[in-house]
Amino acid sequence: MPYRIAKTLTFESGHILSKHKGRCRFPHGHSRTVEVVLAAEQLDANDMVCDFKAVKRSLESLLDRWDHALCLNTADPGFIDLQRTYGERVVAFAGTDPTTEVMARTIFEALQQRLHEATKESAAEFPISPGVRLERVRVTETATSWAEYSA
Ligand SMILES: Nc1nc2c(c(=O)[nH]1)N=C([C@H](O)[C@H](O)COP(=O)(O)OP(=O)(O)OP(=O)(O)O)CN2
Repeated sequence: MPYRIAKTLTFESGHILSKHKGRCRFPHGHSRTVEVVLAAEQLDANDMVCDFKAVKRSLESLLDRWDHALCLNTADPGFIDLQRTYGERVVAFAGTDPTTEVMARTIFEALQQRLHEATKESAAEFPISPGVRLERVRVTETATSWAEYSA
């Protein structure tokens, strides 16, 4: 596909990697950047793959759910207590550590679903054509590390 666009959003979140042998098994946080890339064979009626605003709006509710939240494996020994204490600010990852790879895949799957729904909204302020494809999602962990999930 010859046309590609990228949109970047940021959020702050904590996580615990329960399987990690080093310090990452303790609670810690990251200022994360999420970059998503969409592609299209041809441009829409506005001469765009789709409006950057459409991408941002499609991602906002998921990232708002993760912002200033603690991402946890449901198998973590502290999961039940932390969820009881912090409620919705604990984000459950069912039986898997919330590594950057898992977060990238989770965002990819949620955004792909959301884009699919958006293509059916004919009166949308920022429409998304059915031919638009989500190519990849990159999530940063630190200034020196990131993970990517692609179609
Ligand atoms: N493949 C992955 N490896 C690691 C992950 C991950 O999600 N996927 N996560 C961590 C930790 O959460 C850690 O906070 C980040 O690790 P790292 O990049 O090694 O962080 P440092 O600040 O220690 O990096 P240096 O460049 O060594 O200073 C671990 N691994």
